[in-house]
Amino acid sequence: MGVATITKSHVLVVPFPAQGHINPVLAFAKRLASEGIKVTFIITTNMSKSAKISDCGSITIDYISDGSEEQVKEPETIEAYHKRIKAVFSANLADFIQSSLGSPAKLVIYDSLMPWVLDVAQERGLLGAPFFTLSGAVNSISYHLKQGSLKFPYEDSAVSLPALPTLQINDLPHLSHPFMRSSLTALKLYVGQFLNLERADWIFINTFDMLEKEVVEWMASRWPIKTVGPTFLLQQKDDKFSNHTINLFEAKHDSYKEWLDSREIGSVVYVSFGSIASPGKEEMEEMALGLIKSNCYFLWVVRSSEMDMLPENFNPEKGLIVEWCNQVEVLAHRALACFMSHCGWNSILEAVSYGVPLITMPQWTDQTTNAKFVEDVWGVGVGIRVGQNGIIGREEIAMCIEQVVGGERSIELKRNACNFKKLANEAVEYGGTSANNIQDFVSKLMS
Ligand SMILES: O=c1ccn([C@@H]2O[C@H](COP(=O)(O)OP(=O)(O)O[C@H]3O[C@H](CO)[C@@H](O)[C@H](O)[C@H]3O)[C@@H](O)[C@H]2O)c(=O)[nH]1
Repeated sequence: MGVATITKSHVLVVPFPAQGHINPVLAFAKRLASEGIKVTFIITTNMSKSAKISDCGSITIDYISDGSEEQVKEPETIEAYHKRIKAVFSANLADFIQSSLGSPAKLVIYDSLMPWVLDVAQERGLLGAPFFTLSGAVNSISYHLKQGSLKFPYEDSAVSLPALPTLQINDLPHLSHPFMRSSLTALKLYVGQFLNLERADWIFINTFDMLEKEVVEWMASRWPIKTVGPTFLLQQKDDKFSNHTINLFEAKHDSYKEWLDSREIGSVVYVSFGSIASPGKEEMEEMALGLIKSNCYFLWVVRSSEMDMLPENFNPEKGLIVEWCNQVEVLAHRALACFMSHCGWNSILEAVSYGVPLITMPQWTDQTTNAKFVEDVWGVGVGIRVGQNGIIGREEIAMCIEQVVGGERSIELKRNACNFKKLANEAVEYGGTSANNIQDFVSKLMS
């Protein structure tokens, strides 16, 4: 029987409604709940219709409309979407706070992409703390963009910023992508995170000190930041693989688990591009052919919206295609050899935390910078180079797989990845940097 804890403080947690943003803050919220804090996790009513919600422990899930229900059918630009949620969601959040007088919240933890939540909270006498889902390095670059110490469009071929390695233009966040329509939309989102940061009571970052030591120290000398990652590891002791329990996508079946179980140790290439990015049709075809050419077993997540981009009648002998899976569980599997990834920050943290080397194939925004760190700073992966036609070719894909799986660099990459696995686990264990930061925050909040 567990020891009863006394609820002393009520915290509202407001994630940005996307899988890569919900996962890390949900894991953090679960940890706070296990420390005796009452946590209300707020998602949009629209999301509640499609999300599969399971086992959120002692967290209360509540719903607020972001106006999507009234939204006309035409697809909305990202910019228009952000404008709408700012207007509608913030008004509804204000009402929600007002109506929770029976159990008033003390603090709102919100995704840093929605800085206006801080205003809603503080105008009602609550404390506010942004949660950054991106790496310390990318956050720091965003700050320099805001300050003007880094100009956009990027002007120089290489930039030197405090506490960061020299970055070539291609290593900086890639802000133009068809999904965003205009690079200014991404720029505004990145810069916006810093516009009211000096008023935040705490600042949480999903990273750990030993992964990003210098930039974390640089940031900590300016703001009250607390590194609390990798948050998905925080729950692993009692709750092994049920971290992601608000799922906007569904693993249709579990047969990939048996498929993995029947593979040899270190023999499978796992391929996933997260929840948003989609390589184009030509790239998907090259990937399919490159994977076959590598002659390795592979498990490839192809979301239903991307299925028609696979070559016709693609039915590889050594490959398994799934629409979604429990990625954390896959990365932890002994059969894994490496992870071919778009380099979303959660995927990077999850891979290094399991000592899985990476093959990087960044698509946009922070992913280009994450790939640079994976390849050149942490030495835990190799990058697939784009061919002269602007497309990643099958030969290059097969060659990268060969390098990481049994090739010359494979031992060094695995050794480095295993070193970060140890450091990531130490960070969240009792006495580790992230665990201490959480303890310190909890005791201040409760006092
Ligand atoms: O089959 C799958 C595929 C993914 N995941 C999970 O989905 C999340 C994906 O997150 P991430 O790797 O960060 O990718 P995105 O979904 O693309 O994340 C968005 O949000 C991230 C955090 O802000 C950014 O770093 C990315 O660039 C941005 O695209 C991870 O927790 C995965 O474990 C699954 O559970 N099953």
